[in-house]
Amino acid sequence: MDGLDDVFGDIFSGVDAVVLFGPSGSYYERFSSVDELDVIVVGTENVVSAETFVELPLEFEDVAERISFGLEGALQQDIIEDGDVLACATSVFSDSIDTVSRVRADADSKTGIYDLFSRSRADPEVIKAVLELAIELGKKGQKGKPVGALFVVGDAGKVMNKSRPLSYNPFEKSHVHVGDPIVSVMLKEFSRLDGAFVISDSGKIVSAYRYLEPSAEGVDIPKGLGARHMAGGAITRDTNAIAIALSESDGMVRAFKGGELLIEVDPEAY
Ligand SMILES: Nc1ncnc2c1ncn2[C@@H]1O[C@H](COP(=O)(O)OP(=O)(O)OP(=O)(O)O)[C@@H](O)[C@H]1O
Ligand SMILES: [Mn+2]
Repeated sequence: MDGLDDVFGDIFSGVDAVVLFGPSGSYYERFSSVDELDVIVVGTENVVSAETFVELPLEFEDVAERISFGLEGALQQDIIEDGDVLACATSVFSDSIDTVSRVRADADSKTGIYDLFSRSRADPEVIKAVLELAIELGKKGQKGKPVGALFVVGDAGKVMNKSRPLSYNPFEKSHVHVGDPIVSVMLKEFSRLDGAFVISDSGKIVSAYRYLEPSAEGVDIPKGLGARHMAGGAITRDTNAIAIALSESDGMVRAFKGGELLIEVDPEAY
């Protein structure tokens, strides 16, 4: 099998570190005894008590997403550097590690998604569900026409204090959660109407039709975006919420946090 080592050896020759995604304890042990090898563990929990650990807020099904996200987190925590070459080992077909990818860390390909998920008040699952709803809404529109929408996620009490109702709140007495199957239908229906949706840290839809009145001071969002995006951006500076906006005019989904635009995705690309 010498021949195979020669060929596949290229995958891990000269790597700066090995990144193990969700390894078992014994698997991790085998790596930590290799001389002068930097080992980074990535996972939702540090079950192997790794010295160097990057937390994933979600179990990403898509392997490329899982790896990109893990490396973005490692870059963020200064565990790796731009240009580092990593051997990323993860499971694809089984519960144990069965695949190795050679990946170069690229600080420019930073999506901002790590900040959005990992350091927010709201549950990462809730943020993911709302992001997916906005993308789905952007793809399909309402009866073929483009629709706009604004979702404010987390810190709902404070968000309610900094906003007022534009109309009766259809969620007033309900206990609807963003994960419920009925939600995507309801939100599509209500997104034709004005204002923002307010969602709690745990994903309860607190209100629709909220007119946000945050102070826009110190908000730095790109010129050319209108009132919906300004209000969405500004509320995330005034509170610990994040905001996800679907633009009716250019069809893009944008996420804001701390008064800044973090990510911009084209629903058509998904
Ligand atoms: N302060 C606000 N709070 C909640 N919703 C708002 C606020 N301001 C505007 N909106 C909503 O955004 C809609 C679109 O407004 P506007 O065109 O100014 O925003 P925009 O940022 O250009 O968004 P789009 O890209 O979708 O056009 C309004 O009809 C209203 O429903
Ligand atoms: Mn507009």
